[in-house]
Amino acid sequence: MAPNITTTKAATVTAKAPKRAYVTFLAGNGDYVKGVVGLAKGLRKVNSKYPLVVALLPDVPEEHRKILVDQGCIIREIEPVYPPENQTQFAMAYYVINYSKLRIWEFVEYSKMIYLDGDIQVFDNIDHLFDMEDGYFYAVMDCFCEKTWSHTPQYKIGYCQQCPDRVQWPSQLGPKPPLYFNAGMFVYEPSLSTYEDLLTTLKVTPPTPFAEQDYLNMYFRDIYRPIPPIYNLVMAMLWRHPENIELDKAKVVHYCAAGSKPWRYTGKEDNMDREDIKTLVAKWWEIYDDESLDYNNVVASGQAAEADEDKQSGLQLLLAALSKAGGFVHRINAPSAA
Ligand SMILES: O=c1ccn([C@@H]2O[C@H](COP(=O)(O)OP(=O)(O)O)[C@@H](O)[C@H]2O)c(=O)[nH]1
Ligand SMILES: OC[C@H]1O[C@H](O[C@@H]2[C@@H](O)[C@H](O)[C@@H](O)[C@H](O)[C@@H]2O)[C@H](O)[C@@H](O)[C@H]1O
Ligand SMILES: [Mn+2]
Repeated sequence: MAPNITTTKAATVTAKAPKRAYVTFLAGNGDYVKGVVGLAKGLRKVNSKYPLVVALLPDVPEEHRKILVDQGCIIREIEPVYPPENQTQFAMAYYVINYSKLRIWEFVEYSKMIYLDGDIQVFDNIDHLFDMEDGYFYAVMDCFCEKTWSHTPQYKIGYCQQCPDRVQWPSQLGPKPPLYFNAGMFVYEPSLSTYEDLLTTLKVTPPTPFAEQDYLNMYFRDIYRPIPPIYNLVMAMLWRHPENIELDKAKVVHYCAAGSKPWRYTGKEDNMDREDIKTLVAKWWEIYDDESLDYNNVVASGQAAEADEDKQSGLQLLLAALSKAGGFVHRINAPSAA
């Protein structure tokens, strides 16, 4: 008895392409919105394929939200996340709101996201970072040499992971600190289980001076993979570890040093009168002020180009049809020979 073989049409399952996006965080009604506008325009200038999602707290005013939507951003309101009550001194008092960044793990409509602080600018396309191996947390190593680290043992003995041989880590202080990343830029995979666990674990984790940055370093320690400093040039590296960076190769610049936020730059704080800082601030303003990078102008010029293309192709079609009708075009153009 021949086996009853039924052939079924192979179901053509079109796997949905995994969605990817850049994401940033915005809180308050202050001037960080300028940072996010600059970031949106910078990503557009380098032709990023992916949109920019803005996770914003309820205190971001309607007017700022409209500015961001008009710049092509996808805005997502999030609830604040606060660490457990504690008397800790944050390196900067406002860091307490930065725990709210943890909400971006809930954006599971995206398979992979690149988080960028609002005080970051992207000067070269970094879309290729989305293709790095899944299952890891990618970020650039931070530097411990600024005063903001004066509360730590590594600062006190002059140890920095950027130059581990300059001052050896003394064994009496126990094991060397694990590699530590700057949380102003990272590549991660949203996941509800990770999101729930992040929030649950936070409830029993005493806050520390670098707030969510410390927390993320502790939480992702086993899957953290360092990526080169060209993907997050932490400003202090310019004067603390110039040997570790090549400024002209920096694809991402992080205006995190005190006084370096371009939209409030005065040049008065320590190191802010450096020529390289002035150049980086000017580069940021060049993008921010470039109206051709405004979303509405880009769309309009794209539509104009499309319309132009349509007009051209419409004309070509008409001419082709007419010429097929037997030189009619010729007769139109040339007075009758007869
Ligand atoms: O008033 C604020 C403070 C911070 N942020 C957001 O939180 C991020 C982290 O803060 P910041 O960059 O000032 O920290 P730094 O990198 O300078 O330590 C910022 O980039 C913004 O995206 C904000 O939107 N409003
Ligand atoms: O809430 C803590 C913040 O900690 C980090 O900023 C610091 C850190 O980089 C220090 O190493 C520098 O010395 C300092 O200037 C800088 O502000 C992140 O950039 C920011 O996104 C956020 O996580
Ligand atoms: Mn920052």
